[in-house]
Amino acid sequence: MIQKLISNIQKTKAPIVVGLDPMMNYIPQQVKEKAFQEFGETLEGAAEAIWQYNKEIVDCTCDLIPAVKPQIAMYEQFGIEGMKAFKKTVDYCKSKGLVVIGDVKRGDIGSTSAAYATGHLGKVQVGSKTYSAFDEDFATVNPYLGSDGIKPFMEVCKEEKKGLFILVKTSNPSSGEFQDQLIDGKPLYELVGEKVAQWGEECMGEQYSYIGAVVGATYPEMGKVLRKVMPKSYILVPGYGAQGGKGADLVHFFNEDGLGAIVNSSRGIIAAYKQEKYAKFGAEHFGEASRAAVEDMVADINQALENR
Ligand SMILES: O=C(O)c1cc(=O)[nH]c(=O)n1[C@@H]1O[C@H](COP(=O)(O)O)[C@@H](O)[C@H]1O
Repeated sequence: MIQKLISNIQKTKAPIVVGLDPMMNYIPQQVKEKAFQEFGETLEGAAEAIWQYNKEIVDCTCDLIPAVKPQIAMYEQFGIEGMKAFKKTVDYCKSKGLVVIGDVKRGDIGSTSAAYATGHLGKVQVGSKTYSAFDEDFATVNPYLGSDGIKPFMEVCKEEKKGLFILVKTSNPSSGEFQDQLIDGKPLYELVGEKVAQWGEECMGEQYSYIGAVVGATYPEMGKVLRKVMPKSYILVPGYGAQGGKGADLVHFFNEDGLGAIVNSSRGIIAAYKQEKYAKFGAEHFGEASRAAVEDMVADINQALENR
């Protein structure tokens, strides 16, 4: 899958991911009204609104982008119906040729991690049959439990040719509370980065490993250090746009080959129609506003890369 991600990035010339984080207050009124007319103001109605909203955004942007990142929390809050909308979104994006990064942030003791890995990336056995339950291409994983929480994910990735993005330095304001703590003079995020590089060596694709890392766009100096600590790992960089990250901050997340990083924006793309810059599209044409926001994001990042 890392090869498909790289080839999609090269084809689109767009090292970006559209984050499908469909919060209810981003979904235009007309989409919600239609869904509620059909299913009422129910969990089913909410799930239908999410699905229709995602579908329009994917239809309007899929030729410009290599990958999407549905954030499972936004679906899970609507229970089983929300999870059905998550799965429908995963399948639809894959049918459009997009790489799907399931933002599920899992990680537990070994046996539990194995079940998470099976559910999201692998195949589950039911009697004599096997099923791919959620079937994303990549998953985000939390390394706090250590190697035995990560290894089951790696095993499934090796079997299924899938991949991981392991949290190394997150974009949020309090990420330093634990992640920046010094251990023998080194910050914890750097030790985790070294571990990701080691795990990555075991899981090499052609140029890059299929074990990647998450490093927030909001910490560009740390990104520069971590790029060197994990030279063969792809870095998923969230925090562009709504959290303040800009193209110029991100150049050091990339390797000299122009590869090695993929920048996520969720609200900045899917709720673009609410920004003044894209207001001319109106809520009716929210998908076209998202398309314009994708074009601007790609231009911003590529320009920064050309000028470095
Ligand atoms: O793993 C992630 O994707 C992630 C890690 C991180 O450090 N920071 C971060 O914002 N994210 C996710 O990236 C998305 C960011 O959304 P926006 O701020 O709307 O672009 C959300 O789905 C977050 O859960």
